[in-house]
Amino acid sequence: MAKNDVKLLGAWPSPYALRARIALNIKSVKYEFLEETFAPKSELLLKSNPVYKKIPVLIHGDKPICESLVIVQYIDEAWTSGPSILPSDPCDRAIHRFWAVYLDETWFPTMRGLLAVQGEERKPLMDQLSEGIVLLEEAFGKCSKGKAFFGGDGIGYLDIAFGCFLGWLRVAEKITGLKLLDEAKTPRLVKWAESFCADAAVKGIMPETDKLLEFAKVLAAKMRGAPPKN
Ligand SMILES: N[C@@H](CCC(=O)N[C@@H](CS)C(=O)NCC(=O)O)C(=O)O
Repeated sequence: MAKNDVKLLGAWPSPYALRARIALNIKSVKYEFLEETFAPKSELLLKSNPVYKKIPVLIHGDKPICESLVIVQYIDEAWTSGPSILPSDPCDRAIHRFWAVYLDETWFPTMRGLLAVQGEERKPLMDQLSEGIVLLEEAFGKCSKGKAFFGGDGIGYLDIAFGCFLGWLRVAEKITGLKLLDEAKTPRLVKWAESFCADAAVKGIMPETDKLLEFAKVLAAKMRGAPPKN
């Protein structure tokens, strides 16, 4: 298999697969997207990610790379001719990585938790998510230094790590009728989200909110062991 043969094993609703797709687009790398259906998990997935058996997996030539944030860093290092994704300054890099870990270990798991509960039980989770967004608004002020993105003039590592969740954030807002990004509390992130979704590397691959909402309803019903409900 040729070294420039690039495949991405992913799934359309996956925010993690979206990270890899955005990074590949930033670097203008052509790749084949292989949709994993998980029913059952494909041989290719089991062989490529035997530890976690999860998507995304980037297959570069015959080498599988697993874990979305590792994949984004790999793409940045393997295709140096395109714009840099990680900041050049070690301290800025550390800050981007810090927030990416916060998003994956704290913020998004809370959002996933929304699907497992109903009604009033969702409010405290939305409050926690909202507090996290306010922290990210402050972080944006420090990282962006007045520019459009966490990464400055262009989409960087933290933009990808956070921006991949925007579809799911909209779904959470629709499900609960509560706002997470709003002009009053998070004006800079409202603008950032618009710029992010309009960027050439993102436009066209961000899942539609309504389609994601239907998917979320089925997933939520499965998590609660009940038939899907509006
Ligand atoms: N930490 C992983 C998370 C990947 C992940 O959770 N992938 C989900 C789809 S969004 C998956 O493959 N789930 C299948 C499973 O859990 O068996 C990453 O960043 O790549």
